[in-house]
Amino acid sequence: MSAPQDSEGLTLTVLGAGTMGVAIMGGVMSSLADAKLRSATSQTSSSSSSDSTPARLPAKFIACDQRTEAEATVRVALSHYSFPLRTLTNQNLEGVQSADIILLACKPQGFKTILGEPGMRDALRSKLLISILAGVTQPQIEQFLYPEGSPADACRVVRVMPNTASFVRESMSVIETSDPPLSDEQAKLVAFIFNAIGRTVTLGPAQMDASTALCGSGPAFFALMLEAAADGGVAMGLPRAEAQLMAAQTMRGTTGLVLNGEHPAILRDKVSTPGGCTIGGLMVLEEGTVRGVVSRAIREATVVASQLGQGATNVNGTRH
Ligand SMILES: NC(=O)C1=CN([C@@H]2O[C@H](COP(=O)(O)OP(=O)(O)OC[C@H]3O[C@@H](n4cnc5c(N)ncnc54)[C@H](OP(=O)(O)O)[C@@H]3O)[C@@H](O)[C@H]2O)C=CC1
Ligand SMILES: O=C(O)[C@@H]1CCC=N1
Repeated sequence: MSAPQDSEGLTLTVLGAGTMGVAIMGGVMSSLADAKLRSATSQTSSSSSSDSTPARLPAKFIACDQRTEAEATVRVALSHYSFPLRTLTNQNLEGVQSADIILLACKPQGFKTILGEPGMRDALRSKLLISILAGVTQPQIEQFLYPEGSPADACRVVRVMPNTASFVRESMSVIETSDPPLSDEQAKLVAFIFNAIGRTVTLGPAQMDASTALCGSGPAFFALMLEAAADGGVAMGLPRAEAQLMAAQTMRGTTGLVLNGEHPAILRDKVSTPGGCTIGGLMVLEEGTVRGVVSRAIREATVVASQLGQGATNVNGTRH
């Protein structure tokens, strides 16, 4: 990558400092702060770096947005971290010029406005541009930036689909395979950033819309189910705050078991004591076709995701 700002660390610029821009910066800062603390308290400070660690890590951050209010929001959200942070309003070009890595985090339909700013193509030269935009493909971005074909010093565009749990370093991020592959250092950086804020898998371009629905939208779907479960508890007399905590921790425990290798169907059977209350509740869920409805929501979101960034309007209009 060209244009490193200094030898100490890389500058990560976020274009669009909204929900996801802040969540990812917060997660990366939290992870870097932890690593710093571990290395300060460890006797063998170099033991944490490995072959998969990039030569240089993000160390400085720039948050760019078009709304003045975003500057305060970003500063408040990231106030407990001591990393150098600049906030810029309507100065995307300056943000990109000062960057080593750029995270594109505006709304899907906004990428042409930002990447079409005068001087942007120059500022991006040989840099790494990570796009988290739903429905916007890597070739779409490249063809917009380089309609006549990518020059030798083109930026490398990589698409990743993370989720809002980035902020608490529990994202599930899908990294799209790149063809041709990223350079070793670029691949390490992408993996480092998204492993720092949760788990990652790598999938091909054809899987990105379904990944958007399952991982990107997933927290909203699971939050709705969590809320409904808590409501049921409240209806039966549990205090609201405790019911919400109980639902959240129970969901977390379930995911812990599944991530530990338990198959969801086996887990379900294990909880269902014959003649007990669980099977009674499960039968109500089946009568309500919850399985069909939940999987349909993922299918619907996949179809909608595929239309974002394609210039379609009313993507959530009713379908038959
Ligand atoms: N929210 C989520 O959980 C997830 C979102 N995504 C993707 O991430 C991207 C961001 O989503 P999200 O964070 O929810 O969106 P937000 O609207 O919260 O954040 C986007 C920010 O970019 C700003 N912006 C718009 N145009 C410009 C511009 N020209 N220059 C600088 N800033 C600009 C927006 O301002 P304004 O409000 O004025 O438009 C807004 O503050 C989307 O493409 C989405 O598909 C991916 C995974 C999960
Ligand atoms: O709702 C959306 O379009 C974005 C993409 C995934 C999550 N939020």
